[in-house]
Amino acid sequence: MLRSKILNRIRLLKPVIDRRCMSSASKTPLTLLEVDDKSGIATLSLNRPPVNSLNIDLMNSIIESITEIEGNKSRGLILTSANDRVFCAGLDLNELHKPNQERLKEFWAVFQDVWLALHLCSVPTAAAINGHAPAGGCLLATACEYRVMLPQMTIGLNETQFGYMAPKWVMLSYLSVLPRRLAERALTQGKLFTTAEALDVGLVDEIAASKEEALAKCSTFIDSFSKANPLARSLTKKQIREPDVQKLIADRAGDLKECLEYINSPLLQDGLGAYFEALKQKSRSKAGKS
Ligand SMILES: CCCCC/C=C\C/C=C\C=C\CC(=O)SCCNC(=O)CCNC(=O)[C@H](O)C(C)(C)COP(=O)(O)OP(=O)(O)OC[C@H]1O[C@@H](n2cnc3c(N)ncnc32)[C@H](O)[C@@H]1OP(=O)(O)O
Repeated sequence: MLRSKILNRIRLLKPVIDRRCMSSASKTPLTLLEVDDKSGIATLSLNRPPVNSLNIDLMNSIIESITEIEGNKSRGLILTSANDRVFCAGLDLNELHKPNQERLKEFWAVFQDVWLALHLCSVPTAAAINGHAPAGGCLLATACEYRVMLPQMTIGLNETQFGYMAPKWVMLSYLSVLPRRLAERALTQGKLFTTAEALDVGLVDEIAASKEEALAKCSTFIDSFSKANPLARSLTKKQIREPDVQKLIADRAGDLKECLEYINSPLLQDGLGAYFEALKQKSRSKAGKS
């Protein structure tokens, strides 16, 4: 009974995700998908310069790639970045700052979809975190089952640093990896963990000296399921993740409404504007343009 319920729910989910995927074709490859013909493991690289910030097109491209990977019977999915400094800079602040309301609704719905697609992905998933992973970038990493990170990077849900509060389902993704008291402290502080700190608290599982080593460690994790029946493994993962997922699926409209109110509030728009300007200023001074 529960198995068919879960499968039906996944089928219900899929049409929403598939329909979204068809709606936007990006001109440049925002994601690069390679399947190793020996191991059968798919590597999905985020490829949206300069920092893989998540806009509608990139998130749709990620969803499309996950749907393809699940359909082509890949043995596993490794999520990484084509950029050697940044894994993913989180949501594209251009989508949140002074947003077009219709676009913001679509943006938020796709943000919900990309988390659901990755969090419920039927094949084993691992993140080779070869760059900084703040906010939404951290969410993509925690949606995966295993995380390997390179040194001297940062990862964390830093929303409170720019006046936002992470949505409930984003917090749940953190709580699925960190003990509650630590997650609460890190969320309220908007803490960005260094690689060493992230390993220490269990936010990441291993450290690798290079992207190649990180990919190899992720492949070893995926190989650890070689003796498990793929369907039984997938259903077990989905059953364990079901309660968190249900909290979003049961009230996607409510989450969207709350987010729109929150993002559009003057206080938050001012905070975000100042934060974004500081980022741009930092970038200009780095490039000697100030
Ligand atoms: C009850 C309430 C429930 C509802 C909740 C409502 C709302 C929740 C809202 C939000 C949830 C948010 C999640 C997010 O993901 S918001 C995004 C948060 N991201 C960050 O804070 C990261 C910011 N970026 C950085 O820290 C650095 O850029 C980074 C470490 C990633 C890389 O540093 P580096 O030095 O390599 O590069 P920079 O020079 O800083 O940047 C280069 C270039 O890229 C631009 N940029 C950086 N990050 C973003 C971004 N997230 N979006 C858009 N653009 C970004 C930066 O401005 C530079 O551009 P330019 O000036 O060169 O044009």
